[in-house]
Amino acid sequence: MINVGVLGATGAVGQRFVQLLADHPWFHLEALTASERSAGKKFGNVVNWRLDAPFPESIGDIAVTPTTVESVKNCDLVFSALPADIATSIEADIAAAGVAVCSNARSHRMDPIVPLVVPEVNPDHLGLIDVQRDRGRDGFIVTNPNCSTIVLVMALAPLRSFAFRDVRVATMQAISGGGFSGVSAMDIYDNVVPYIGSEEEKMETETLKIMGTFDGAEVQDAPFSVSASCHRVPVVDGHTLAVWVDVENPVDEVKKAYASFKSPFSNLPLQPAKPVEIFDQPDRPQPRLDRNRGRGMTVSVGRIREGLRFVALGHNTIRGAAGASVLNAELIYSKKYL
Ligand SMILES: NC(=O)C1=CN([C@@H]2O[C@H](COP(=O)(O)OP(=O)(O)OC[C@H]3O[C@@H](n4cnc5c(N)ncnc54)[C@H](OP(=O)(O)O)[C@@H]3O)[C@@H](O)[C@H]2O)C=CC1
Ligand SMILES: N[C@@H](CC(=O)OP(=O)(O)O)C(=O)O
Repeated sequence: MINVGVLGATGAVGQRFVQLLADHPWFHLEALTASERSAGKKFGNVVNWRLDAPFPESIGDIAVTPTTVESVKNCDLVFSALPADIATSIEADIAAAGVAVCSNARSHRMDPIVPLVVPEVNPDHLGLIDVQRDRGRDGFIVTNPNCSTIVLVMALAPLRSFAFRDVRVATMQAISGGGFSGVSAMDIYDNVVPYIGSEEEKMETETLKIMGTFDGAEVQDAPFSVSASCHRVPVVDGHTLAVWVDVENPVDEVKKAYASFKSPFSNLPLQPAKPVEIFDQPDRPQPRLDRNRGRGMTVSVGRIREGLRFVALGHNTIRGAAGASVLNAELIYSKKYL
């Protein structure tokens, strides 16, 4: 078993990590960290468990520690669910101390030597781990994308052979994306908020890095543009995207491309049977009905129309955050980087 820790274990994403790791076949939960407010208490006493899954009782007695290099010294790998302003330096310090870091935070995603990985889309970008090692890092940092970006990338990857140049996307994002204390009820009830700070910029840049080409030394951005408009809607979990792509091929051809899209792996514990699931019903996908497909790891695509226009949906704290990071760690382990 690989000893793992979760940084920011009490938060919205941290709890998802704990849920996914409690019974993991390869990873043993060794350390749970949070802020000084929570440190020193048993996880079961300090966490306000808010997931739609039972609390894993076997984890309840683990003592929460402060988020320091010392706290994770017995870990081979840590998962980071820290706020970005905290993550920047502590993730680098932990990697420098020889521990692998799989991070959800945006801090290092666009660093040219840090892989921004989605296993089904750009597993080869993990080669940047060797670049980090060549630069003297004992451990390494691997990141997963923003929660809306990953839904877009999973929906675009099957269309790669159509050589599109222009992607436009409008998002309808769940309130859990803002963290437990991120969006107030007064702001979101009976409302839509047409602004999520930096979200559009992240979708427009991260997508190009993930779908770019890696030559063994660096990643060249993909040769298309993304234009995004992001909106917060009163949904608890699940980000929905309306997408327009300049693909002129008939809808049947596009559906065939989706139907034949497979993961390049078959041995990763958290990978879904279908990375992308297609709907023909005119009113699907919907967040309440479809976000938990493939244990929250499947991206659903529907309303595929000429043009090309479609709707994509993914679970933002599972496929969009903790699940994405755990799947990256499984890939890293299976590729013997640990
Ligand atoms: N929610 C989502 O859908 C997504 C979130 N992310 C990213 O994941 C990260 C976590 O987000 P989320 O879980 O929503 O945030 P939350 O606010 O829900 O949780 C934050 C966590 O970090 C801890 N923390 C806060 N301040 C400090 C500090 N000064 N030192 C150490 N630990 C601290 C908190 O501990 P305590 O309980 O003690 O305060 C808590 O465990 C962010 O970077 C976010 O941008 C990425 C993709 C999707
Ligand atoms: N901004 C996203 C969640 C998030 O934290 O994204 P990022 O990890 O890119 O900062 C949302 O609100 O839905």
